[in-house]
Amino acid sequence: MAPASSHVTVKSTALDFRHLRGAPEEFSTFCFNFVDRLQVEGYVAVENHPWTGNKVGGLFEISQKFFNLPDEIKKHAGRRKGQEGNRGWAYVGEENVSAITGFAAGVLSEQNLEDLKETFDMGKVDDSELANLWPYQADLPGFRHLMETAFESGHHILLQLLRALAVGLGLSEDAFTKQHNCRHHEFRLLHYPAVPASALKSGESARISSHTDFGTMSFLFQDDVGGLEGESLREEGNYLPLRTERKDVMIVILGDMMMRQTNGILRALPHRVTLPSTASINAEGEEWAPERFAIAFFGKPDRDVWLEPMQAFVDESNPARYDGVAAGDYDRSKLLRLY
Ligand SMILES: O=C(O)CCC(=O)C(=O)O
Ligand SMILES: [Fe+2]
Repeated sequence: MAPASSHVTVKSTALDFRHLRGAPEEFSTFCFNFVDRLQVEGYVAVENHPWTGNKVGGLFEISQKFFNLPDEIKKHAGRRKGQEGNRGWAYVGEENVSAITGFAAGVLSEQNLEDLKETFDMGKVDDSELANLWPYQADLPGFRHLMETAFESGHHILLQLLRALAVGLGLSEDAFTKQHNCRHHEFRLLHYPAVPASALKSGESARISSHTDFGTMSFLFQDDVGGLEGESLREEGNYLPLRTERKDVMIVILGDMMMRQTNGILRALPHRVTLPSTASINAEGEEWAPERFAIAFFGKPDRDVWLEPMQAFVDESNPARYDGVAAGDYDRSKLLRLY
């Protein structure tokens, strides 16, 4: 299906979030470029969004403080055994993403790699199905407040980008936003400790193995260490670096639930974190990857939303490629493989 406003020129730099509130021409140019980049490159960089500058800076700062706490203290927020969702702190090696490599395509990988990362996940504040887990307030004052505030504003950023996506695809403005009322998203801090390069080359461990995100739309922030790569949509198996000039430039990618609803017109981007080019040789002559921090917001529809290819993307020559499934069931079935 042809995106709306196909006369607009595509720019190659980051898109300017302020255009979503700009004149109608700016708004439609943003929507067109947003869809075009996602279709052609599989990702799009966005700047001048509400987290620009201090907000992202503050999140990286508190993330560093959290992960620097001793494991004994982080354990207060440790994920619980049998927990059906991502909440709290997961230690290095607890969540292993190679278990879901190929999940969306229905071809699971045989590989069983240990992830050399630790994470902290939270969801909506009053989720009766899945409670958030926090360290003691005295151990990291302000952490919970900052995370909860960012989660709420992340929800609103997501809604604006989902609206732009719908408009860019020629759908009604609320086609996706109306599926995202309950805030069933996840907000994640990631820390990849410094490791010898040999660990990432051994075939036994990875920073994070190739995967697609589960939900509709994710946004990512990273420090300047590097190593994040996305699979080229033109050449299977060819991974290209996803770089940002500054920590507060947001990389937007799509997840499985958007791919299913658009009948594959928009693809969920396979991505991974590998040995960065910033790896260096230490005094003992060993190559080391420096520690890396990243932040991710995973937008997910309400758990009871029925996901199936939308009418606009299905016709005789493009039959539905995906069965219908409830968002919550899809999410759970993929998530349970991770731990
Ligand atoms: O560390 C990153 O930049 C990406 C993390 C990621 O892809 C994930 O947690 O799903
Ligand atoms: Fe991811």
